[in-house]
Order: sequence, then structure tokens, then C-alpha cells
Amino acid sequence: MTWDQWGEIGQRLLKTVGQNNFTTWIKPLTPGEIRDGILTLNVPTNFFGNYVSQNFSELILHEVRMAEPTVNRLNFAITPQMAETAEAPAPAAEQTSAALAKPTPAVAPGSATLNTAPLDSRFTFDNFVVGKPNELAHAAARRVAEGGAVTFNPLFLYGGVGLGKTHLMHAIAQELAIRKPEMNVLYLSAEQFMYRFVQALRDRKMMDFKEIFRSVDVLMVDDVQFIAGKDSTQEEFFHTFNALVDQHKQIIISADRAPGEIKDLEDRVKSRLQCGLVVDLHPTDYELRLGILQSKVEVQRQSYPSLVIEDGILEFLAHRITSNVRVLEGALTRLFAFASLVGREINMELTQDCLADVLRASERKVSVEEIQRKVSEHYNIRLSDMIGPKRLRSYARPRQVAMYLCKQMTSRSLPEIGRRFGGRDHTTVMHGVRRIEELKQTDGQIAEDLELLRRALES
Ligand SMILES: Nc1ncnc2c1ncn2[C@@H]1O[C@H](COP(=O)(O)OP(=O)(O)OP(=O)(O)O)[C@@H](O)[C@H]1O
Repeated sequence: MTWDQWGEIGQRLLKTVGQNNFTTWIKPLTPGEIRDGILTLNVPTNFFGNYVSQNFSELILHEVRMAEPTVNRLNFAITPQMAETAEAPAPAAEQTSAALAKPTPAVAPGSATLNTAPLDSRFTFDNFVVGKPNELAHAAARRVAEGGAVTFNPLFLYGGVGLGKTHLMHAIAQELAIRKPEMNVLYLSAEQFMYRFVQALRDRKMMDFKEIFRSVDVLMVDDVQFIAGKDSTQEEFFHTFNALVDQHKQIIISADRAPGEIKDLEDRVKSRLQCGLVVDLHPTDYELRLGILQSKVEVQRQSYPSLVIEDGILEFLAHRITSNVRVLEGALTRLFAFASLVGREINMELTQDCLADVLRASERKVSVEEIQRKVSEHYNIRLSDMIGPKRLRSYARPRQVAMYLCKQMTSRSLPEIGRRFGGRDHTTVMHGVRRIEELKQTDGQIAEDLELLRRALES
């Protein structure tokens, strides 16, 4: 590709992506060779390549093909020395707004081709809804995304399925790209780490492997539990980890559980993972789920601007779908698509129709034991007193409340419930349930207790 061609491509891209994007993301690119229809573009860092590939590759390819129709794919290759050029002012002759770096003949020898995980442009801090269950993880993620001096190493984020670990990891990487574009940020899953390691072993390129991983400024490894039980990968991970910590480079790790609870992970790896800041993403609560739904509705509205959603629907979903954010998001997407297909507004009837399976699957299975424990805690009495024979009102009333909740929230029969309450007869349970039903109408305190307990048991 000639310099003139590349310059013209730049002029056209500038018009499409705007001056800021152009200066930050397009100008530092230099084209390398074209081989078998693939044009190599040199980029200063892994992260840079990922970002451009994710956000601009289609546009670039389109413009490149106008000049060179033989090109049908782009390949991004790191040339580490470009890190300085990316920040350096353009030479005088190139100081037009669309100045692009001069083409270099080919990829620098020894440079690595990028095949790390692409980043999801939707997973940013702006799109992350913060609530009590995730506020600490969010604050820690924000701190490392500032790219300042390393204060805790590693940052270890853990939590159950679909609670936002990957979202936060991507948000950190994207924020760092904006704040510290010169930093070499490497984000990949533990599975990809293993894959690269095995490939390097097979191709006898361990030196290259070590060089790549030990020259990053920030290493982010998602789902680290994957390497449990994989001894050589753990070993290599351990050495990479130590080398980076020694150089005060930031490491960010995510997993589905705390380091100490990952089975088949060597103790020395566990203890390394524990030595920084370990924060967990707790299961969502009602308020966070509602906040997330409200923010996702705004996104859906862009695709379905005329759809009407009745009051109370989001509250209903936040109340009923408690499993994880991914399911919540999926339910909302399905609801909007369905309503737009049938051309109706989103009301309760349509919601229950469309999401019947999700709502059924999300029905929280509460056990008799859980109810007994929560109720005794709530009334501050001992569990044994609630189940035992004492007839004092201060024990009998909580007992009846617990029986009532067992009837309402589990599929247990009256005789079964009686058995779990110290072998009482089913008529005693029936009497207790009826009594609470009456009191619920007349006694505000009981009604409030029931509401609180139900919420606590459902969350
Ligand atoms: N607090 C939040 N605000 C907005 N979206 C969220 C939030 N938490 C999770 N999500 C969304 O939920 C989905 C699942 O999140 P993510 O993939 O980050 O979960 P995860 O914890 O990495 O799960 P897994 O263990 O399955 O990898 C994503 O679409 C993400 O954007």
C-alpha cells in the first residue's frame, strides 16, 4: 500500500469517525504488508489493537477496499516501539488533520499477533449500575482504572454467575485505554491464557510467550478458576504473576469464588491471589435489579421508541427474577421484541405470557428450615424455642407466622409442615395459618413483619 493511498484512506476515515477518534485511534496505525488478502496494521499495544478491531475495523476495511479491493481482512500486530510514536507529535510534513503515520514495510520481527479477547463496547463504567451488592467491587475497579500507582495487587473480583465480573473487567480496560493509551493492557480469559501457553510450548516459542506476558503494564485474567487442576498452566501463571508483581505492574483477576475456595488450585497460587484486595460481587438485591432494569429499558427504547410499558412491570420483574443480571436482561429483551411483534403495549398479562418459563424457573425455592431460621432471627427467639413445645405467646405467635410462610412459600403439605414443627398435628398448623391470615388484616405490625420476612426470604 502506498503512502498516498494510506493518506487518502485517512482523509475519508477522519470524516466518518470525527477528529477525536481519528487522532486517538486511527492516526497511530501504520499499514504493513498485504498477504493473501490480509492487510496487517501495526498497533502500539495489545489493548489498542483490540479497541480498534472492535470499534473501527469494519470502517477501516471498507475504506481500504476502496483503494485496494484485493484486501478482505485486517490483522492487527503489535510493534511495541510504536508506543512512543503514538504519543509523539506528528512530523511537520504530516501535520494535516488527517495525517497518518508512514507505512512501514512489515510487522516488526518478533512482534506478536493479537488474538486476545475482544472487548465489549457496551461494558463500560457508564453502563454499570451501582448498588449496595456491588459498590465495593465497583469502587475498587474504578480505582485501578485510574492507572495510578499500584496500591493493591492483585485486585481479585469474584461472584456468582452473571453478576458483572466480566463487565467490570472490560470497563477497566476501556477506561485505561482512554486515560492511559500508552499503557500495554492485556485482557484475556484464563482459558485463553492456557491456550496460548500450550501453543507456545508446542511451537517452542516459550521465550516469546514470556516476553509478551512479562512486558504488559496491566494483566487482566478473567475466570481464573479455569486453570484449577491444570498443573503446568498454574505453574506458568504463578511465574508470570510474580514477575509482574515484582515490577509493580497491576494484575486484575476474576473468578466465580474466593481464592481460598477454588479447588485444585495450588496453595502458593491461592496465597498469591489473596495478597491484594479481594472483593466480591454479592447477589443482587431488589433495588439494584430495578436500577438495572430501568437503565436497560432506556437502551431498549432506542430500538423500540414507540413501545409503551405499563407502570409496575419493572418492579414486578425485579421482584420475581432474582437469579442473575443476565437472565434479567434476557427477559427484558425478549419482552420488548415480543411486544413489538404483536404490536401491543407491555402490560402485566403480556409479561406473564411472554415470560412464563423464566418466571417459573426463577421461583425462589425457600425451605422450611430457612423460614424457621429467618423468623426466629426476626423475633429474636431461639430456633429450638420456636419449634419446641413452649406455649407462651412470645413463641407461639412467631411459630404461627413461620407456619403461615411455609404454607405460602413452599409446596409442603400441612402434615409435613406440622412434622417440621416438632411433630405437631396438621390441624394445629391449619389453625396457625388461619390465625395469621386474620391478623394480617387487622394488625399492622404483623402485616409489616410478614412483608419484611417475605422480602428477606425472596432476595
Ligand atoms: N451492575 C450492572 N449494571 C449493568 N449491567 C450489568 C450489571 N451487572 C451485570 N450486568 C450485565 O449482566 C450481564 C452479565 O454480566 P457479566 O458477563 O459481567 O457477568 P459475570 O459475572 O462475568 O458472569 P460469568 O460468571 O457467567 O462470566 C452483562 O450483560 C452485563 O452487562
